[in-house]
Amino acid sequence: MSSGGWFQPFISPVGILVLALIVTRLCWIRKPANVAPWAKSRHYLLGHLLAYIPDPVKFLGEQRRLVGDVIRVDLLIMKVTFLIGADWNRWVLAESDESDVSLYYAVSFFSCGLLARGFQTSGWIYHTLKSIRVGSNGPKRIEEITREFTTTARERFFPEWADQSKIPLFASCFSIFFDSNVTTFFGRRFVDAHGSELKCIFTTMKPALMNPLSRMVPWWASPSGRALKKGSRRMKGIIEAEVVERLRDLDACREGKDYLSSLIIANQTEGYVEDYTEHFSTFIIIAQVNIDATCAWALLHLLRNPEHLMAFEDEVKANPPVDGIYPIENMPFGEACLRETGRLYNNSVMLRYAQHDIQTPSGLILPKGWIATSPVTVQMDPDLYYKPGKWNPRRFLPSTAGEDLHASRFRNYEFVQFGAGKNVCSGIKLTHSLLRTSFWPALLDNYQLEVVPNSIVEGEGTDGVGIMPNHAENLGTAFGVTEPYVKVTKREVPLSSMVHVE
Ligand code: HEM
Repeated sequence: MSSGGWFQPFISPVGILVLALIVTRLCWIRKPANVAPWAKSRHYLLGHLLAYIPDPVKFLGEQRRLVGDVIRVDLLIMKVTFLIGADWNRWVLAESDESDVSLYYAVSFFSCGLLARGFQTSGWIYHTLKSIRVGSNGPKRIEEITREFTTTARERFFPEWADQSKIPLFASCFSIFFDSNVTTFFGRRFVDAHGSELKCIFTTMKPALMNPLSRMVPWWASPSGRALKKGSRRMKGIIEAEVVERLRDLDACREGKDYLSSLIIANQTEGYVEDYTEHFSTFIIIAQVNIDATCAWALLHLLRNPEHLMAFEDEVKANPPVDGIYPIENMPFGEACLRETGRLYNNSVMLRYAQHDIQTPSGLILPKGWIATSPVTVQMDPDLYYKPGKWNPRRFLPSTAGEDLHASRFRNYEFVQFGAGKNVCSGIKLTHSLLRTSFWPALLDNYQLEVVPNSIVEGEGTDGVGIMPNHAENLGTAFGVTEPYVKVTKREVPLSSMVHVE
């Protein structure tokens, strides 16, 4: 007969860990009355992780009904206070102060301090955000970037895609926008020399950034932490070498059109080498993590929905391109497709860090730590959007009475595809230009696309599009859990060259 007491099972490393978990959980449960409430869960030890990870939007929508608009969610190593609703979007994105509810601290902490340090250097963040707006977002620069993108897409990417029996949709959109972003930042010569390596680095860093292990233990103690460290070091090495070389040849920078050249000419100082390097290694990631998946989801929904595809094609037929660029001021349907895709996919979570306990205007206490809004959960609210689970771009077309749903939704923080307030996206105009004046119409005008049937699962995903979004690896906008494949066939006659019969 065993002589051990009731505590015997706890005298082992695993037992001690379980005991520690139970004790910490008991401490969380005892909360003062006005602290934000926890989400409901049946998994005592695993918190809300199992329900949250596969579909955060569904989980948060359900918890909102059960608990209310403010919900604390226990993701084991991250306890996050979610603030759900249009008014909370406004408070977090526009009204709260960076010193209380910080985006830059959140980004830096989330990336284990390996990225976004440039955003924390005093004064540099405001300097760089202004640079981004001037250097890659002014109207003239956007036009130049779009022209270069259009040429590369038409002469290289599209024909390559048509040469293959089928292409992976998300990976292909990733490749073309990565090429475009890196060309925008550093020019074509740099992309030809380093583009492939940077692409591989980025592809290994993305899941490593999302892996919770990277933050649970020091970077050297987990494979994902080591992958992050190795990737960011190599990425910064490549960028730093380029910065140093450019600083040695200011005349070439004056001739150059890319963003690095313009930044160097505007500042002309060697003291910024480290700042430039930090800035670009962060910017490459920020510029990439939404546009490629947005592009792919919209295409997939169009291809799966003949009625909307026909409306898109009709708009292209009626608006032939001028020098390869489509006149988007006459193309509201394309705009509505961008918005509707954003409503369903962009920003399931926007993260911040509360630097101390915060008392909200209603007296509720938000404990120090992670805070998040979930714009997609708000954008799936049936009180705001009719049949919210349907991908229906028409909801964003101006009504016959001229009412613009998007404008009023944006004003009221009910639709924040590109964020809002002080950290609103710096790439809005560029995104509209690349996707709407160039990529989507140029591809569908000149090529016929078909989804390869066995690469999707009938009925799965949002509005039965055939693929679930992969929220577990969702940095920015999620890719699919698997790749949908598409067959690309060149049209004999572009849509926009067909005689338009009224
Ligand atoms: C579909 C495409 C895109 C979407 C949906 C999108 C969305 C967003 C959102 C929601 C934010 C705010 C994040 C937050 O407040 O937590 C943001 C910030 C930002 N975006 Fe985008 N973005 C897109 C494309 C781009 C592109 C192409 C660029 C590059 C030019 C870019 C550059 C930035 C920058 C620099 C910020 C940080 C602004 C700041 O901190 O003040 N974005 N984006």
